[in-house]
Amino acid sequence: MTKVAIQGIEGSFHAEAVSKFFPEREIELLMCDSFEKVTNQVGAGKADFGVLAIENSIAGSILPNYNLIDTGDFEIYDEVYLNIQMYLMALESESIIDIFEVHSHPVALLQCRDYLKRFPPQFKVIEGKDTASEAKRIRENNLKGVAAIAGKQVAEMYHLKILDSHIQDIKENQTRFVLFGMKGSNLNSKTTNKATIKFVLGSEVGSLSEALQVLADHKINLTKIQSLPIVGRPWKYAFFVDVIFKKPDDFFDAMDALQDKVKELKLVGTYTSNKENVPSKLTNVISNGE
Ligand SMILES: O=C(O)C(=O)C[C@]1(C(=O)O)C=C[C@@H](O)C=C1
Repeated sequence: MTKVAIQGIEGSFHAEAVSKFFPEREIELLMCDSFEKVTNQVGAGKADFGVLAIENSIAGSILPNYNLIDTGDFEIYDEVYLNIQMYLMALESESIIDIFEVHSHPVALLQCRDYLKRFPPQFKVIEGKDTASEAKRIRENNLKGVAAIAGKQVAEMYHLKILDSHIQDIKENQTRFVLFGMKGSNLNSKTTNKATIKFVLGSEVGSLSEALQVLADHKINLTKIQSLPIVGRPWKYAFFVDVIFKKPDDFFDAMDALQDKVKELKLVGTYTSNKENVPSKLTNVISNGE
């Protein structure tokens, strides 16, 4: 059975992302209590794949996860975007005026900052594990006066009552997740039209604009550029760039040309852009490859 490491338990958004990546496949979830443990499981060969949230449209980039993928020297195989709607939930006996404490994943709490400001100052907001674990704990320990912020599926799964709905700051809320594994999997499907690359520049004037010009010259469209501090080299940065393209050849030509313009260049992964949020087609590729 395919083993996939995630941060969180059943019902968490990471678990939902796994079912989008593998809609028809039986999966063993390796449930970890930190993002770092997810990459450790994959690095040690205990999991075939890992799934990490990389960016949320309200809370922004989850920078430590960029770092984990980079330092583990993993390859990104695929992406999915989940529509994230947050709910406040508690034991059946509770109503919203009974709540004095709310728990959730830190990134989930960030998405509900405006909502949480409405509660009185003595109201406690506590960063916990993933959304689903926090909710499960309320049920298992019969915690009165305590609520969790999580997805609707969590309330159903752990029999909690929804006290408030769609509580994230902005209704339109999405998280982008990536599926990653060891390098050299050869899992690329024919529909490849997106890539993540990393480069480090020299300190010459215009080095970033020259690198970007190479991409433009090869008809490569940037969808995201993220700079990340290089640990151990204060005030030096690496750039993580997501690009989309029509023809994979254009992209690989651009990579060749870029090699001469930058100090370090790494291909983190090529995959299929999945903004439409459809179940991944990668499952077929894996099945055929086995
Ligand atoms: O706690 C969860 O359910 C998660 O999957 C974590 C996580 C995250 O890390 O961003 C996933 C998606 C949402 O954006 C909020 C939290």
